[in-house]
Parts: sequence; C-alpha cells; structure tokens
Amino acid sequence: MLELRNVSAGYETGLVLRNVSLTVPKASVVALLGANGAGKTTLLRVASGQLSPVSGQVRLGGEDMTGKRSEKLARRGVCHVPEGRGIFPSLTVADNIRLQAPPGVDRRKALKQAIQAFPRLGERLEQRAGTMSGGEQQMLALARAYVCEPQVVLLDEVSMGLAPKIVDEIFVYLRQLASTGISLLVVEQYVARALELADYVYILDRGRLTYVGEPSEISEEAIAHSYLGGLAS
Ligand SMILES: Nc1ncnc2c1ncn2[C@@H]1O[C@H](COP(=O)(O)OP(=O)(O)OP(=O)(O)O)[C@@H](O)[C@H]1O
Repeated sequence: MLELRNVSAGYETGLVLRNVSLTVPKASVVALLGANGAGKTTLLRVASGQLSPVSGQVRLGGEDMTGKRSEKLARRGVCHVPEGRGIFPSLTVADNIRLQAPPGVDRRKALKQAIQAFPRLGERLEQRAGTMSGGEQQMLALARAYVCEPQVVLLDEVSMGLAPKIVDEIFVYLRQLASTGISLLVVEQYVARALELADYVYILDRGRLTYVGEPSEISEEAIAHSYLGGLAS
C-alpha cells in the first residue's frame, strides 16, 4: 500500500538515499534497521512527504504521490510519529491531542480515542506536555497514531531514551496498533524487539538497501555487519 520505488533523496549537502525501493504492504509491520546516519529518518521523511525525492516515486494505494505535500499524505492516512516526538511542550496534553487531529477529524472524538488508547493521558489532560515524564510524552506522541485514523504509521525511534519497562509498554501499544490492521514502518534501535514485531525487515547501509526479507531469514552477522559497517565509515 505504501511504496517507495527507486527513490534517491538527500539535502543540499548531498544525496543520502540511493535507489531505494521499499514496500509496506497492507496490515503488515516493516522494520527499517541501520547504523546511525544510514538514512532511516530521511527515508521516513520521503515517505511522509516532508522531503521530495530527487528521483523515484512515492506511491500510496497504487497512486503516485511523489512531490505531494505532507498534509495531503496525512489526509490520505500516512501518519508520521517523528524522532524527538514532535509534541508541543508548552501546550497542555489536551491541546496537543486536538492539534494532532488532522483537518476533517472531529477533535472531541480524537480526544476520546487518545484517552481510550492511553488512559494515563486522560488523567493528565490539563498538564503541560513538557512537564510529563519521557514515557508519558512518548505516549502523547504515539496518540497521534490513534487520532489520525491512519492506514500506515511511520515510527521514528519511539523507544529512544526510555527505561526498559516503558519500552515494553510502548511495544505493547505498537502490537495493538498493528493488530487493528494498520500498517507500521518502524525505525528502531532495539533490533531484537523490532524483529519480533516485524513481518519484513529492510537494512539500510549508507543510503543503500543491503537486505530485504523476513525476520526469520536474517542472520545476526548481516545485522552486525550493517551496523559495524556504518560505524566504521
Ligand atoms: N536537514 C539535513 N540537512 C543536511 N543533511 C542532513 C539533514 N538531515 C540529515 N542529514 C544527513 O543525512 C544523513 C542521514 O541522516 P538520517 O537522519 O536520515 O540518518 P538515520 O539513519 O536516521 O540516523 P540516526 O539513526 O542517527 O537517526 C546523515 O549524514 C545526516 O547528517
């Protein structure tokens, strides 16, 4: 349903992704792994329309969406939970949730959905988001995935910097989300957990895909090589 076809993309400093093709099928979880700087965040930015590729295509449900703005992709069901959470720390939890709801989605309903998914947020609606714990802030960021009524959610290192117990909780939410038939594209530093969740794995090494397959087929050597390869460069 979400497809990147032969995508090359980067910044004024140079190309980052080179001829990358990746598919997130309906109702599946895809894990995107790779060393720091491999281009994972850049790939998610292309997939959500924040960055236009230099060449190649972004397709959604078979339709060419290349160069379309992120708002348009969001309206079509692409929900991006960015690295660094993307929440507004000085606003209340309730206002953050209302802002997460894209145009056309009822804000009261959004609030209800978020609280249903994360009861802890319901207890803190009037608290400023920036004063919550890291785990609670991450839950607020993840609430976006419930509020936006997405078809596919792009998750950029959502367990970053959190205590193992909270990471466990976050993975329970991701599993729940996936079980509702929503597709996930997950960039994750916890490789073992990502592999447990995923139906398909892609490994990116310095902007090129070096592995595509199912988690059961991947060797630890292949993973280690891609990470060490990236670090050694
Ligand atoms: N806005 C930008 N302008 C210029 N270069 C950028 C920009 N964002 C990222 N880069 C560069 O693009 C390359 C890939 O970065 P990206 O953030 O996509 O990697 P990543 O795999 O997500 O890394 P990490 O795991 O460290 O988050 C890096 O060399 C980075 O410095």
